[in-house]
Amino acid sequence: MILIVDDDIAVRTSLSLLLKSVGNEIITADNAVQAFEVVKTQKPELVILDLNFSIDTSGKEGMTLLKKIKAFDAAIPVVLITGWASIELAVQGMKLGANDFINKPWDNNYLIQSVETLLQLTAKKVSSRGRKELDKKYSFKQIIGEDSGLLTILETIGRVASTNASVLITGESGTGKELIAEAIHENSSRISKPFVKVNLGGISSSLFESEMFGHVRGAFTDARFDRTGRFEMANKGTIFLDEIGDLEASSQVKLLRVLQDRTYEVLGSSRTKTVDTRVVCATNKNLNEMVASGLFREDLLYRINLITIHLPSLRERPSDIPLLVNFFINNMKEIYSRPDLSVSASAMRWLQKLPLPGNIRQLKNLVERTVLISHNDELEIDDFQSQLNLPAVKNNKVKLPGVGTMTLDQMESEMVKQAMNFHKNRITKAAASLGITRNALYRRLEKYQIPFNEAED
Ligand SMILES: Nc1ncnc2c1ncn2[C@@H]1O[C@H](COP(=O)(O)OP(=O)(O)OP(=O)(O)O)[C@@H](O)[C@H]1O
Repeated sequence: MILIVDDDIAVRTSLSLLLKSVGNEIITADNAVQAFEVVKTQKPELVILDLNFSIDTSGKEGMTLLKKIKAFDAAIPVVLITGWASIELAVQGMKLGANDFINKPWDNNYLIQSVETLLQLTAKKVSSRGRKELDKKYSFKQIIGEDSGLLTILETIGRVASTNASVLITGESGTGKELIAEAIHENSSRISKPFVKVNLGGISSSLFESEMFGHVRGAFTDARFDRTGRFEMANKGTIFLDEIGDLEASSQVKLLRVLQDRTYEVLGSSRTKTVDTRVVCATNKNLNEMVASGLFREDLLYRINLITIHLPSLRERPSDIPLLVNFFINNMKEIYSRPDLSVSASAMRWLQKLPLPGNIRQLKNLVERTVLISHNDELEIDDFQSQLNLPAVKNNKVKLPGVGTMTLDQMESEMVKQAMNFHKNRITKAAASLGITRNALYRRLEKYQIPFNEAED
């Protein structure tokens, strides 16, 4: 049962009709006292609360009711309805524990999706579904693992994939965030439409609009052709915004607007376009800390994190290491026609104890390199050890230019150029040799205006 709290009978009626039409039982209240009574006596599964529901439009009364509901039972999801332009009020409400907010006039589909997602998430959890059961229901083919933390995550994405809820995936580099984002798309009804990945860390604020929203010919000096933006490419499908924690402040505002209104303008054109895209974001940064230090907009965070999924590091799930290693080995058996490949039991135990800060990506690279280099069919500790990148040994003999002859920026720029030349412009390899991420390399290439071609990677 859903409780709708609003003093406006027109709002109560239309919300009731809408939510009844998709099979919900509804109860309504037109004041805070009555609403809290319903919460205590009837325990609704969800509350929709209009923050400006009293004559006092400061939202105070609504906020007090929200606090009371959350203090009574923090597990009851609350969706706030706020007047247009009262985003600050909504953010305040989210801090007090509200689960989502919707602006008036609301979009019916968005409202239904939000309510359904929250109901799905709070529905009684089927106690620890096994991997086999999950595989019968959903498609997680490429995702290997049976760790209980991972299974809970798979269960959550299975449940919410069919909704349009925004999902924020956090976790260290190489933990499988992109794979999870793809799985959300593959288990949704958008599967036959595009999955568009955008690396936000690689897009400078000056290019943000043209990259995301597209431009028409002549929009700026270099715009010789029309360009389709990523949001348009992802229309009806899913857009995966990777490295969202790297987005500069001015781009954060522009992204917030499109996520909020679902509309944008192509650069150089005055026509407003509407977008229907599921938004999935990922980052290895701590966005809450970034919000606290003013580096990430709080209102944007609340727009992207209706559901947050935190992927465990590989060291938190060592029991999955043998499964992953065998999965990688099996793939390689086929690719390299080496059907007898295997890993000795002692090597497997050794792999389980490796620190692996690069997580699954590092494990995968290590296994692949070892298979390529070793001629043994049964891989031993020594085979792996020789391929493990040992921490760089301190070399005191590095010849540095004399003090005052070069700035740090010049040195960095020279080193980046050298790495790009050496690796024939292959970004991944050049970044790895410099010990930085691809995005960090992209930023430096732009900063020092070093030409590169993404297609060559
Ligand atoms: N559970 C898994 N099963 C099998 N392969 C996995 C799993 N998780 C990750 N991988 C593989 O590990 C590699 C890294 O995964 P992915 O790119 O999804 O990580 P990420 O968290 O997005 O990394 P980054 O933050 O650096 O972008 C990929 O090759 C992916 O296929």
